[in-house]
Amino acid sequence: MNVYVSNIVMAALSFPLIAFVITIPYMVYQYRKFGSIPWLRTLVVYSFVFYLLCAYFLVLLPLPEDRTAIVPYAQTPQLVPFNFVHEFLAETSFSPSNPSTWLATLRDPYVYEAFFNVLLLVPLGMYLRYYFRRTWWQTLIIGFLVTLSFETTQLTGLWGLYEHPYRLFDVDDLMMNTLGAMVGFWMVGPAMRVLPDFRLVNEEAREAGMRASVTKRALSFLLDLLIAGFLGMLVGFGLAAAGLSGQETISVWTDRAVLLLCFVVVPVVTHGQTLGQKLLRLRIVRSDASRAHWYQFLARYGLLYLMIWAPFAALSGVVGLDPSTSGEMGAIVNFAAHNQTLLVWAWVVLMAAWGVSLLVRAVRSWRLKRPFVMLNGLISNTRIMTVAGVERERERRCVLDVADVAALERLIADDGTPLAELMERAGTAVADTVRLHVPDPAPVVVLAGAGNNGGDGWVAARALAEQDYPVTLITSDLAERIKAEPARSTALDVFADTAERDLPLRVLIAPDADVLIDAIDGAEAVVDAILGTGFAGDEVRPPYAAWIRAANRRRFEGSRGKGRGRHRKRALERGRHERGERRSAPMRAKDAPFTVAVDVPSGLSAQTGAAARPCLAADMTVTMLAYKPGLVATETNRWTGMVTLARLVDTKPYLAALGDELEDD
Ligand SMILES: NC(=O)C1=CN([C@@H]2O[C@H](COP(=O)(O)OP(=O)(O)OC[C@H]3O[C@@H](n4cnc5c(N)ncnc54)[C@H](O)[C@@H]3O)[C@@H](O)[C@H]2O)[C@@H](O)CC1
Ligand SMILES: [K+]
Repeated sequence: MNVYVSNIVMAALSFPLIAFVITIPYMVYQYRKFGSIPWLRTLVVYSFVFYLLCAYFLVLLPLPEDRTAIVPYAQTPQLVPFNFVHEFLAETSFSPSNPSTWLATLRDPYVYEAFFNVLLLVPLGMYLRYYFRRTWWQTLIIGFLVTLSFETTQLTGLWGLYEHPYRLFDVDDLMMNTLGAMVGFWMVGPAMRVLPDFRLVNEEAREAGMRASVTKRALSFLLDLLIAGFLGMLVGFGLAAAGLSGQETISVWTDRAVLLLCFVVVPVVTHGQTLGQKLLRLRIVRSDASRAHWYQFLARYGLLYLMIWAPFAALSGVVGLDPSTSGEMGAIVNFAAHNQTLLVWAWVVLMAAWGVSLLVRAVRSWRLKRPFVMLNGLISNTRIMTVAGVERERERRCVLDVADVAALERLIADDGTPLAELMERAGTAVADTVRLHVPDPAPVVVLAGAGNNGGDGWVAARALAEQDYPVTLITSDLAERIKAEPARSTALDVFADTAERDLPLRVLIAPDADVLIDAIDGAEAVVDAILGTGFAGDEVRPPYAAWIRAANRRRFEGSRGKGRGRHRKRALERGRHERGERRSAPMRAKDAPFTVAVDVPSGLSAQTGAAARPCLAADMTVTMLAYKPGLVATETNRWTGMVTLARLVDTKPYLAALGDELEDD
C-alpha cells in the first residue's frame, strides 16, 4: 500500500513540471480549435494528465537500483488467464459459509491486487466516455491498448533501459485493467445526465472565442517575442561567425531589424498577421475591420517599442550621467546628475501609473466584455481581432436592405439556383444550428408561418426528424393552402416525405392554446419560422401573436409542468405573458428551450429593427444570404440573441452585380 501512496506522491510532485511544459502548447491548441479556453475543460484535461501520470508511475515505479538487476519473480511472463483465482483458492482458507474468513480475504494480496488492477483503469473509462465521447467498444479497445502498453513496458524493462524485466507481465493484469476501463465506462453513464455536456461547452467556447481576449493577445505577443528572440539568437551566432560579435551598435541594429521583420514585414506579407497571431488565428485590422496598411503596422509596433524601450533608455541615460563630462547641455545634465534619486523615483511612479492604467483598462474591458484597446492601437487606428471576428464584422458591415435581398435572391435564381434550393439550404442551416446546441435528439417545436419563412421551417423540421429529433411542426393551415411559393411545394413535399419514410414529425394545424403550450413546454428547442422579411406592421395578427406569446412565456417564466393547462390558458388569454415586450429585458428562465429565429425574429422588422407587439425573443438568429438593417440596429439583440449568417451560396459575385445594378439606378 505504501508503494502506491509514494508513487502517487511522486506523480503529484512531478505534475507541476509536466503542467509547465504542456501549458503553452495546450493553450495554442485550444485557442486554435475553439477560440477560448473554458476552465471546465482545463480542469478535465489537466486532471486527466495527472491521472495518466499516476497510472504510469504506479505501473512502472519503483525502478530497480541498477540496470542489470534481476528481479526473480518477473522473469517468466504469466500467461495463464485467471491464474490469480487458482492461486488465491490454493493459498487461502476462504470459505463462503464462514464470515470470519471474509475479512482476511480482503487483505489477501491476490484479492486486493486484482481489485486495484480493476480500479487503475476505471478513471480512463470514465474520461473516454465523458470527455472523449468514445463508444463502449472503442473504450474496450483503447483500455486494452493502454494496459498492453503497461505490460509491454514492464516486459521489456522500460523498453530496454533495464536489462531484465523488473515487473511481471501478467495476462490477468490485462484482463483486470481492461475490465476496469469498462467499469468506468458504465459507471459514468448516469453521472453524465448531470455533468455538463462538452459539446455544449465547446459550442460556448467557440462563441466566446470570437473575441480577441487579453490573454489570447498576450499569448500571441509572447510567442512573437519568443520567435524574435530565437531569430535574434541566430543572427547573433551569424555575427559571431563573421567576427562582429563585440560591436554594440551592430547588435542593437540587428535586433531592431529582427523586430521590424517580425512585427511589420511579416504582417505586410500575411495581410495583418504576425506569426504568433497566425498561430492563434488573430489578425491586425483597422478599427472598422478593414485591411490595415504597412505604415499602420509600423505605427502600432513602433509606438509599442517606444512605450517599452523609451522609459528604460531614459532611465539608463539618467543613471549613466556623468556631471564632469557635461558639455553644452551643462545645466540640464548637472541637474539630472544631482537629482538622480528623485528622477528615478519619478520614473518609477510614472511606470507604476502606466501599469495600473493598463490593469484598470484590462479589467474594465473584461467586465464590460469590450475589446481591450491599447494606446498604440488607438493612435495607429488598428485593432487585433480574431479571424472569425473580422469575418463576422465584415459581414455585419455588408448590410442589405430587404428589397435588395429580394433582388439578390432573383439574381441567384436567374443564375440557376432556384428559390426552392435556397430554401432547402436555409432550413438545413437552421437544423444544423439546433443540433449544435441540442446535440442529442430531443423534442423540437417548429412554429411555421404561411410565407416562405415558414417554408424554411418545414425544411428544418424534416432535417431534424431525419436525425431522430421528435419534431412538432405547428402551422396555421394545411400545406396545400399555403399561398407563398416555394413554401407551398416544399411543405407538401415534406408532408409526403414524412408519411412515406415514417419520420418522427407530427404536424399540428392551428392547435388550440392548450395543445400549443404543452408542445412548447416539452420542447428542448423552438424554431421560430413564423414571420421573416415579409412581415410588416406594429401588431402581429392572430394566430401568430399567441404563438409568439407562448414561446416568450416559456422562455421567461420557465415550464409550469403538466396538468395546469387551464390556468396557463387563462393567463395567456389575459395577455399576462408579454414580458418580452416590456422595455427592461427580463431574465431568460434557466430551463428555457434553445430558441432559434429563422432569418429574423418574428415581429421584428428586418428593415427598421422596430419590434411589433408581440415580438419573439430568440437565443440566436440565423439570417439568410446577408445581414439586414434591423439585425444590426442597436437594442435589437435582446430579440435576436446572437446573429449568425447562413450564406447559402457564394454571394460575392452576386453582391458585385447587385452593386452595379443599384448604381445604374
Ligand atoms: N424568397 C426566397 O426564395 C427565399 C426566402 N427565404 C425565406 O423567406 C422569407 C421571406 O418570405 P416571404 O416574403 O414569403 O415573407 P414571410 O414569410 O416573412 O412573411 C409573409 C407572411 O407574413 C404574413 N404577415 C405579414 N404581416 C403580418 C402581420 N402583421 N401579422 C401577421 N402576419 C403577417 C403574411 O400574411 C404572409 O403569410 C425570408 O425571411 C426567408 O426566411 C429563404 O428560404 C431563402 C429563399
Ligand atoms: K422568423
